[in-house]
Amino acid sequence: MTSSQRGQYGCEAARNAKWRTAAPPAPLLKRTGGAPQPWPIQPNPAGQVHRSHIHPPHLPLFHSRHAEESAERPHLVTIVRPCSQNTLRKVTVLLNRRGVVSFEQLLLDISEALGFPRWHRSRVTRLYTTHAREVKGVCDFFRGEVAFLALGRARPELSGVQEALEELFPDHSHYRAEALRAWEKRLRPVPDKAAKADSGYSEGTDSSETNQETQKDTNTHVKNHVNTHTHTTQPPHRIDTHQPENYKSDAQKCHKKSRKPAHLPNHLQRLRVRGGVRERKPSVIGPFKHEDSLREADIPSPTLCENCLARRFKHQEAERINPLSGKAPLPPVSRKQKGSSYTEEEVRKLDIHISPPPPQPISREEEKSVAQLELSNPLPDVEQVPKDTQQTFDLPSDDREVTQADIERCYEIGRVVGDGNFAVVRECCRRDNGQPLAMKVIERSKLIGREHMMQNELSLLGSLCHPRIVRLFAHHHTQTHSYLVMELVSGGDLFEAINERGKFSEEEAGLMVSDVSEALNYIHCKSIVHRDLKPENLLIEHIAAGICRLKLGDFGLAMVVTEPVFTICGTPTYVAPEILYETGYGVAVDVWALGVILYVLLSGFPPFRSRDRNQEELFQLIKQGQLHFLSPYWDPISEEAKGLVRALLQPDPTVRLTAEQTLLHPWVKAMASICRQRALTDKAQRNTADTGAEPDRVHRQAQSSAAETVTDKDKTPGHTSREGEITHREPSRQTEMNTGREQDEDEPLQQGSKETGTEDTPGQQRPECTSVDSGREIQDPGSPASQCVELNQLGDPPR
Ligand SMILES: Nc1ncnc2c1ncn2[C@@H]1O[C@H](COP(=O)(O)OP(=O)(O)OP(=O)(O)O)[C@@H](O)[C@H]1O
Repeated sequence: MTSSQRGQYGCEAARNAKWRTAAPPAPLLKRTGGAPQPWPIQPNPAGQVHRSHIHPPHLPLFHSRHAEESAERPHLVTIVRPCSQNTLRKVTVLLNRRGVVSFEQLLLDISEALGFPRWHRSRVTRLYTTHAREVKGVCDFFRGEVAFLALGRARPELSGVQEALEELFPDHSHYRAEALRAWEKRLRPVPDKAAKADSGYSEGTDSSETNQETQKDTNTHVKNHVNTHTHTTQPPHRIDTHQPENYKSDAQKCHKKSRKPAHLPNHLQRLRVRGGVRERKPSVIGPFKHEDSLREADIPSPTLCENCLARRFKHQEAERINPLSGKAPLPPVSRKQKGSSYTEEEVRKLDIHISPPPPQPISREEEKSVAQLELSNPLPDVEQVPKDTQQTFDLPSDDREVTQADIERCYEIGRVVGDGNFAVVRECCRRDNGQPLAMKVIERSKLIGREHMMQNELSLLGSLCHPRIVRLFAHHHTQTHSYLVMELVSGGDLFEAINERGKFSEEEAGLMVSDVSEALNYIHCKSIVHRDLKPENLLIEHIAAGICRLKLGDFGLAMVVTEPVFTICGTPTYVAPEILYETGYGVAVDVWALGVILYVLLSGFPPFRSRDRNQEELFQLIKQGQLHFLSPYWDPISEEAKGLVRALLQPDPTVRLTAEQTLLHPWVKAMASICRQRALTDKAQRNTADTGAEPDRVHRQAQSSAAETVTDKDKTPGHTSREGEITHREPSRQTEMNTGREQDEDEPLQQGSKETGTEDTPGQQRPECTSVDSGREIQDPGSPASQCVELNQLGDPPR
């Protein structure tokens, strides 16, 4: 599963809620301005206007009943999103209860208002009151609170929460301390319930605590309603001195007892204001500093580009907790050490079975396709599923429950390698043989009513066995969690890679297209449509220097298609026009998505993009299917590559290339060959280094064997491309490769004729790049150079 609008595992309507065309826009949730706003201006009792801070939620501007009953009456709510590196985003929104369609929609709207679009990994998925009580629904949200903390899937840092509270209540230290204590409780790991850590950060406060807190909040609300007008102008600890004792908060009672100022935990002290300067962790990455400095100046921060965000996440320390035992962090996943306490025999005794996989029957069609694939794309040393993953668990035919202890006895669970809406994926290894694996941990409570979707994924993915598709080896279920044991693909996902790199060379993109086509061809032969092909679902294996291969994962939306499907689902940027037209679709929708991915890989931004991230506008653009190769970004890209993009993004699915045709497309083959040559050269060089053989000879051998392979490949019969022009054109790169000439990575690619769309600006220069790591960010031609630009529907691409 993936980032944007990860909405699998739902009933037919809900599961397809990755995005929902049916959902009306949310006109009544308005951002008060284009960017996160400063605090609302409110008059103080003396009639002066000053920049007020948020009143603690137990001093509601609107009583809960009032808020619920006065649906028409909009009111302001401030929401703060603690981000990594102790930065914040905040927004004040005008809300009308009646305008909120659903809680899910509300979360998405808030997320977008905060600058995290709905498809974004860091989008808002949970809302909390300032006292760490999770907001569970629309009514809950409209109980009169005026400030909330918005969180994503990642577990928040307490320091981040503290920062948020400081932003909200700078003058109310006691109130802050009280709120912080509630957060401490919530975020505190509970060892015996450690499995919950997999799915988030709600384990610290048990339900009784939450209930008590809710009760306490409610009491406070009821009470404070009486004195609202008084309370709004005074700090909470002073107000409460006028309240009956039984309404006093814990912190205030504490304060009265000890007569000492509220105490912050030691590890938070460093974030407190000292000598007027707030201590901050230094920003690891240069370009992010602008956000901090803007914040210091109290200027609403601009939306960070996705590249920035992704890098920021990347630089966060890898989490190393054992979700099942809550024990000390595990070492990196490694093969079993001598003397390991669990043997295969011991593991066998458990309810979890270990045995070689049953032989997979291969149909004729598959045989043919596999033969073709082998002919067309035999990269050395990179095709094979590693030997030690070939021995797999039996997939149980029933859903027998195991215990967490069983899971722990069988697997050593390591760091998080990815997460989605419903799952956290961790490295793990089998204790009996040390085999490294990935374990997708799904909180079952999140699947209530959507269980059949997981079953669907299990049965489909479990039946597939292809080197370009992530293998599912086993699945286990405890009372609370499901564990999918999969092949570990260690290079991250393509989404992250695009964030890092911006865009890719034609060779790299060609190899990736080849890989995805292989996977698609394989599943399409089985009449399986993936329906959620996008960079987040393509996992990367690094094969040789500069060469990475992809594996397709996340079959949450996949289905067997025997007749036209009408269900609207997918992810907006990658959705095919026939899905939107609701005329019935089939496997060709995956090929369209591949076309979008290829476009993104080559240019760094998606082919169809709405200026204001307006979904309706995006869908209109997709339906119109007008493809533009925006200059100057596309100028260096070869005509062959553009031709393939056109053939994949063919609005008519009957004319669109198939996965098989894509695989056999000359440009794809040529690019894959170049990568093959590189891999061989790389291997030869490594061999040379190992054996001390004559470098030139080894290199020549590698090149000639690559050239032979290409010549053979080009004779591959059965290429029935629908785009004749492409089929018969000899890619110039291939000629280069056959002459044995090394293509320098940085060398400009073959100059194709310039095809500009209406929005092209003649003579436009590539904007200055912001260089960080590999540092190739394209600046928005229309925006000031200082502003970050988000790419590939990861933000604001070039218009
Ligand atoms: N086998 C694997 N090896 C390594 N990393 C993986 C593996 N499977 C998934 N991941 C990482 O975990 C992330 C989340 O996985 P996945 O998309 O399956 O979760 P999900 O909860 O199903 O997502 P969604 O929100 O789409 O429902 C992926 O984007 C990827 O980065």
